[in-house]
Amino acid sequence: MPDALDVTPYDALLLLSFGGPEGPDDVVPFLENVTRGRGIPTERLKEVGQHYFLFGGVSPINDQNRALLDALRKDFADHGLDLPVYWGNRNWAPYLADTLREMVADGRRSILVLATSAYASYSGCRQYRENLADSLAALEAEGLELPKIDKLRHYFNHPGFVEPMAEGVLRALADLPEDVRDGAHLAFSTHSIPNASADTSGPAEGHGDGGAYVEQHLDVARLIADTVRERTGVDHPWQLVYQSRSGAPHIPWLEPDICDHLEERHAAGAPAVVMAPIGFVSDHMEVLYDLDTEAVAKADELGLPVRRSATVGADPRFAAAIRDLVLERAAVERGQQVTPCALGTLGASHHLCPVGCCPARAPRPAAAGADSPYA
Ligand SMILES: CC1=C(CCC(=O)O)c2cc3nc(cc4[nH]c(cc5[nH]c(cc1n2)c(C)c5CCC(=O)O)c(CCC(=O)O)c4C)C(CCC(=O)O)=C3C
Ligand SMILES: [Fe+2]
Repeated sequence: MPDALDVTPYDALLLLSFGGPEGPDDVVPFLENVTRGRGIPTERLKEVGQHYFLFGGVSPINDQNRALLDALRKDFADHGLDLPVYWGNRNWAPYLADTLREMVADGRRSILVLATSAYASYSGCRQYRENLADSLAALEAEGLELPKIDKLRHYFNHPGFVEPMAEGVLRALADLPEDVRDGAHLAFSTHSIPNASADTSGPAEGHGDGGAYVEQHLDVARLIADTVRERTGVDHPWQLVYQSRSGAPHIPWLEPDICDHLEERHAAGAPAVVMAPIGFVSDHMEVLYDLDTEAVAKADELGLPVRRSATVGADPRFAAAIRDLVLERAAVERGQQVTPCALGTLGASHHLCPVGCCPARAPRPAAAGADSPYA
């Protein structure tokens, strides 16, 4: 009989995140790390630096990852799952390469990666895989024996991700004044990305018209809107909108921007809006500044009541979902039949990114995919 807690062939889980500054002196070096070779206008960088300085130069993302680590360790321990959990970031300490070095020193040979990004896109998936390849190259240059690295499938449609967000939207609605509640519009918000990278997101056969990125977000938005209708009996109008655009103005990015959307909804007579940041795993700077500061200021100026719903953060249901995904993937790697858990219309996403998935403009080695130069 298969052991329900068998994580073979894996011997560790690596929480891989974006990273963020932890004080004023970290802000500029952090932004330099993020934007190295990415051609982001200096004006935008100065502006984004100000967002961080407004919060004392501290991004909440690192503490949110510490809380997620605790939640994962607690969930694993409570369920008898014996799998150590490590943490590394792409753009700030603890740096990914340092964590991998530590994992190798601890004798970890087969590592499963959980990225704090739930959807397909270059920025949300392949760039994480490129950073894994960069770190493996650094370890290889040091003569270290390289561990095998796999990445968990996209979890946007796992009930442990969707259900806490749906509940968050219900709470945000309940928090609105009663006279505007039933008429409230739902604005599901995610990070804007260039149209060109949206169109090529996901496996090559699905490229075009926003690709997997938009399709996956629409599926989650629909699921949450359906749950809200089932639980309240009210059919709230909804739309997928975007935030945190950077890049040069002449390059098209996904629209509408949340602030333009608030203006447009207000003009169209919407009595209130709930902003649901379904594109993000925790309340990091994109949420605290772009929604809670900037979009709320816009809404106040319009006299439009708004509420922002919660991200999953360290919700125990999200930690349980990760346990489910780890056990699922381990079984798949052992060649066992599994029924992957997924809501919505798209089904569970691939375990291994195929060649051509979320391509970069300038091709670079990426680990943990079919085109990985590493085993
Ligand atoms: C899809 C996506 C996610 C969601 C998936 C995921 O979570 O990975 C995400 C998350 C995040 N983005 C973050 C921060 C930044 N992103 C930037 C720039 C960019 N993001 C992009 C996309 C995404 N970004 C893109 C297309 C760019 C343009 C340049 C480039 O292609 O690189 C810049 C540079 C300045 C600017 O342009 O804003 C910063 C500082 C933080 C940390 C927040 C904190 O500190 O709390 C987090 C979680
Ligand atoms: Fe970003």
